[in-house]
Amino acid sequence: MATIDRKYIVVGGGVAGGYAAREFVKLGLQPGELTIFSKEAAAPYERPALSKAYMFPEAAARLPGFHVCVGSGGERQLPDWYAEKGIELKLESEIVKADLENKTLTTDKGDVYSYGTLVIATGSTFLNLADFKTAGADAKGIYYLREVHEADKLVDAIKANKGGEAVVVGGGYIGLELAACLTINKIKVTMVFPDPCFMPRLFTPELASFYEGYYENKGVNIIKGTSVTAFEKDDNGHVSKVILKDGRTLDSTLVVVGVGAKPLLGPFKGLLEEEKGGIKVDASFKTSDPNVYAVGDIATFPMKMYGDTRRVEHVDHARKSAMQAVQAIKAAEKGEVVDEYDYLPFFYSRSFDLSWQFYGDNVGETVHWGREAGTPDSKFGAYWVKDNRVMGAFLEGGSPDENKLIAKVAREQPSVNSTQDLVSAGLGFASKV
Ligand SMILES: Cc1cc2nc3c(=O)[nH]c(=O)nc-3n(C[C@H](O)[C@H](O)[C@H](O)COP(=O)(O)OP(=O)(O)OC[C@H]3O[C@@H](n4cnc5c(N)ncnc54)[C@H](O)[C@@H]3O)c2cc1C
Ligand SMILES: NC(=O)c1ccc[n+]([C@@H]2O[C@H](COP(=O)([O-])OP(=O)(O)OC[C@H]3O[C@@H](n4cnc5c(N)ncnc54)[C@H](O)[C@@H]3O)[C@@H](O)[C@H]2O)c1
Ligand SMILES: O=C1O[C@H]([C@@H](O)CO)C(O)=C1O
Repeated sequence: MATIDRKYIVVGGGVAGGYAAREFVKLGLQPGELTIFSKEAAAPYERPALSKAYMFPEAAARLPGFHVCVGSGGERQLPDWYAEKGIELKLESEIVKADLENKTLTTDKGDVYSYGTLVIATGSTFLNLADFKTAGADAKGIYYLREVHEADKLVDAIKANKGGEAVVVGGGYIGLELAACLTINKIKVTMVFPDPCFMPRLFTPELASFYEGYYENKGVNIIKGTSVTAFEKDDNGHVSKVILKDGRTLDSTLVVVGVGAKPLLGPFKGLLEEEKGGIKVDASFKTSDPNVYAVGDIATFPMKMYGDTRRVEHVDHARKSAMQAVQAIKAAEKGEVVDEYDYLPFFYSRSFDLSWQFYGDNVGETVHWGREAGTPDSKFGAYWVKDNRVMGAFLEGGSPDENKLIAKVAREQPSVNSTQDLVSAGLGFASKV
């Protein structure tokens, strides 16, 4: 079969793939120059919606409502948008083989494409409980969430279990967001996770205690410090019981799992320099092969602000890294270079009536300000202070302008004389930076 030649190929039609397409168009793209491959059936969309508004009992978000780039206030790129721009968007098309020496890619249908420049944007995939050797992990009724087809299956399961019970395994982003979604769908939730508190990679015990109290008030039962060792199945192979390491057994026919993600290197595994589980890139997202870039969740990139390298599994970085890589590709064609990627980490979540944002680095001593945990009607937050400089800032319930203030703090890392000043000034400290 003849090889199909393309100037640019993007593998992965998720968040980074969609934002890369927009940046190529913005910087000048001729019809026929770009092909995007996605193993998903839907054109690139804003993945964060899947564990939030997609699960709502009423006025739920549905495609085509949240195709990129609406999540950052941009134009909504429907499949026609790609066609109009002369971009070939190959959906349900997985790249299964890569030959970087000959610059060719092979699809699951056996088509062979060659590229001038390749952008890898294959994202992450969820860890499966089978990876943790949990017995019975293959039972029916156990759900994971990454892509919209999985979200649709979960929506059906939620409808079938209205008024019933569910077990949520994991106390990270997915666990917290989906426990809330199940609860607002009138399903009684028990959360199980091995950590001592919610989201320990970011939350301090003080922050976690507010969110745990809030969830418990909504009727969520939280079981910490243990994990699932096995699932029991009924005669149809459907989950019926969840067995915990501490000996407890929970009856449940619906289980939702969010126990972390891993970068999806797929056919690129072992072909490029790797670091921290991802594909190693420079400050313009170029890999160890000068014709290949990697962006989004799979890229391990230099974090200029902190002088180390990181892999970030969040949407803001997926968008910005894609834009940076395309700018670098276009600049290189003119013999120019772009400024180094200078990323300020930004994480956020929303559940129930809660909404928090975090910017910067959660290192050093944490200083909490605002109302005592459990009083629901005023703002609160935290600053992370290291070597007398504020490195990170967290805010619950901030307005857009207030969130900008804490972002500025994390970017500028102002010095502080006493952490006590931060406690009393609270958000007022940020407004003076
Ligand atoms: C349910 C959910 C909610 C989230 N909510 C938030 C949030 O609120 N805030 C936040 O900051 N982050 C959130 N994230 C994380 C964020 O969505 C990711 O960091 C972001 O999507 C990463 O973008 P990406 O393009 O690297 O990967 P993805 O968006 O995952 O896209 C990768 C795409 O590549 C495709 N692909 C993979 N391999 C191949 C192959 N070999 N051939 C063809 N196609 C391939 C995949 O099918 C997928 O379509 C959430 C993630 C999930 C799963
Ligand atoms: N708001 C957001 O930014 C957001 C929302 C949803 C998903 N995501 C992304 O999606 C991906 C998956 O999210 P996630 O919540 O699964 O990952 P996560 O890393 O946030 O949380 C995983 C949780 O599972 C727990 N865990 C680990 N092993 C376990 C086990 N055997 N049994 C029970 N619990 C166990 C961990 O302690 C942790 O609390 C991540 O990349 C995440 O960044 C982000
Ligand atoms: O960044 C995001 O994009 C989606 C949604 O805004 C798209 O409509 C969502 O829920 C986010 O948090």
